[in-house]
Amino acid sequence: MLEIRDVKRDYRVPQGLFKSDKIVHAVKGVSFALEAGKTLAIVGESGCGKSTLARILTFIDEPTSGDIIIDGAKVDTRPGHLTSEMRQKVQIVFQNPYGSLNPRQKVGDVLGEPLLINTKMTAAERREKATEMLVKVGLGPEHYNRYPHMFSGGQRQRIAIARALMLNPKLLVLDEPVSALDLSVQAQVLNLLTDLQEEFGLTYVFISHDLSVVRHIADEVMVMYFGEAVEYGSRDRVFADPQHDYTRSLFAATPRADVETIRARLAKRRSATFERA
Ligand SMILES: Nc1ncnc2c1ncn2[C@@H]1O[C@H](COP(=O)(O)OP(=O)(O)OP(=O)(O)O)[C@@H](O)[C@H]1O
Repeated sequence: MLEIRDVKRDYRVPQGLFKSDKIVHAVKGVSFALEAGKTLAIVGESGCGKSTLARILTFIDEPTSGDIIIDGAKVDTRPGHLTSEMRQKVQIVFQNPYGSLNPRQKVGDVLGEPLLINTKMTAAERREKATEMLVKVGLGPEHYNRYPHMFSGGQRQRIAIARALMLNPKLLVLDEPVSALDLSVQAQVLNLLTDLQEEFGLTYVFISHDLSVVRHIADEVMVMYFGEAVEYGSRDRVFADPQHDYTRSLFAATPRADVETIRARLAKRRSATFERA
């Protein structure tokens, strides 16, 4: 579904009047291929180039060089050349649901806006689709007329996810989507993402610095270090047999925060509820 080949991104940083600009090599030739319906987790510490890659994959930023291939077609990322069809196929969810939702817009308008801009749907059709999507992300029709500040962090992230899904994308880039949430809320949002992936056949690129989250959500893992992919392989292989010293040190330095246990507990509680019902 998605392939990137030797993607690089350099930034020119001015150093002052009499000094030449500094070039920051934020991403230094990264390649991967991802099948539809699968999740690639990109891991690495702050400044390794994860967010730059997320911006490139969602066409917010252009690569300095390299190719992005979606559904077999090479994407023309030059300004003005990107088709709206291609833009709709890829959506992003950011870490901070407070910052990514307009506080003056009611939830119904937040969800309806992508449809208003990109489709010919009537107001009634937009409302119906937005209400449907609220239910899919575990909220309800009664939330349609509320403002973002009236929700908890986890609920706000659900709204951001709902908005990202309004145009039926194929690929979601999730940039630290649960990092700002409490552990138990993290687990709920991760469960939601897993359910939505199954229901809509979504492909995920999941950016995270948290290995306990990655262990649960990923099919494949890429570890980035100073702009390079130093490790790339199936989750089981990377966790069982890390090849690069940096990956080994990353694993050694990570406390075993237990999203894992909380997720299992929630899944158990959920199946008990179903059984009772
Ligand atoms: N617009 C920009 N101009 C100049 N340098 C930039 C720009 N954006 C990113 N960088 C630099 O590129 C490198 C990678 O940054 P990036 O934000 O992709 O890292 P990251 O791994 O996502 O970190 P974090 O998790 O802290 O967001 C950093 O050295 C950063 O300072």
